[in-house]
Amino acid sequence: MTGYKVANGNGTAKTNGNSNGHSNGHCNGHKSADYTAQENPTGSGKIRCELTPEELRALRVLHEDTYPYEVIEEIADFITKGSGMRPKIGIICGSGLGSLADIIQDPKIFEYEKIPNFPVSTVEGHAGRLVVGTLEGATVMAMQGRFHFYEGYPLAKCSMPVRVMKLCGVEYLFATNAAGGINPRFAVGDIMLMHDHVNMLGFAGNSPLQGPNDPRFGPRFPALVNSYNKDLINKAIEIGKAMGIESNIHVGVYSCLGGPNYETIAELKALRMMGVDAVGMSTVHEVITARHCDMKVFAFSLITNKCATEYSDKKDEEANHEEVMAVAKNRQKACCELVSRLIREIHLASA
Ligand SMILES: O=P(O)(O)O[C@@H]1C[C@H](O)[C@@H](CO)O1
Ligand code: HPA
Repeated sequence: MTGYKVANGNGTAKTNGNSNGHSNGHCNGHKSADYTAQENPTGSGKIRCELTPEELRALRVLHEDTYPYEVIEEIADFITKGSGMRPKIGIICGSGLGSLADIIQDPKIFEYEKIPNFPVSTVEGHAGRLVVGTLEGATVMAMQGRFHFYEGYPLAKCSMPVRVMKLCGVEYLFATNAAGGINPRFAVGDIMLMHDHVNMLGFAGNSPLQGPNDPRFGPRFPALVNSYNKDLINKAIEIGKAMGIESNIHVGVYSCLGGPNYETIAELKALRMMGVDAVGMSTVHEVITARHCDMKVFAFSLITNKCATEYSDKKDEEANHEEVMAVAKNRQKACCELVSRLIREIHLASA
């Protein structure tokens, strides 16, 4: 292999409800009143559902699934003109890792709600802003809030911002996530540099590339071997050493499930048998979209919880989002430093 250690069994190396307008009454994370169901005054006996204009817009954005090249181009123009920049590096902040965007200098901030045709974030720990600016001398754009399949968005929509990044000029995608550690060697707070993935949603017939292919983005049948840039992995390992956290850095395989429920013990055992080291609910479709349009990819998982692979009645072994957020907050400094230093190296190498 290639110089870096791959993890193995002996390893080293405001929730505001659902987004689909269903029963709990919230719509797309907007801070709006619950749906008000009323008897239709016409006396037809049908229930009427009153939505605010904001909720109606959010529903439309949720169900608008096609993003032709020209629409992506319009969004990219809005961002490059609005920021006066053509960023070279795109960052997607994982759950609780929004601080990766807070360290951007001279930030121009775009609320997702104000970007034409952009979805909105509905998950706690995903602020819903695009931040454009500079970091370590490089021009960057960061998504402070990503879109997940379980929010009700189709995969192509979850990863649509990656294509926006591409048309803004981005060459490198940095994707980060919070994940459960399945490899028994991983501890909470460790960082796993992704060197491959198992696309469980793909096994089930879902892909962000489904539907007509626009060759202006990439080929109909993209190859995904070597999706994760080896030079960047090796540089990140070196940076980890320089930071004195080499024992907390691993290289491994991530798998994305649909969520929002966490996994059963049987599922976790199966994933482990398949060679998966960390499990989450994102990133894979973003990476597929980035590789399709030939971006260089660096991705890591912050291990926010250890996944139990044996049956137990202990409540404290169950994954929960509060713990995920708390661990991410605790480790944000190390994650920010790793990302900044790597971006600095990319910038210096290209200067
Ligand atoms: O956006 P990421 O993948 O970092 O978020 C993970 C997966 C779920 O959204 C959430 C579960 O706690 O954290
Ligand atoms: N499973 C899935 N997604 C996650 C986990 C997990 O254990 N932790 C953080 N995101």
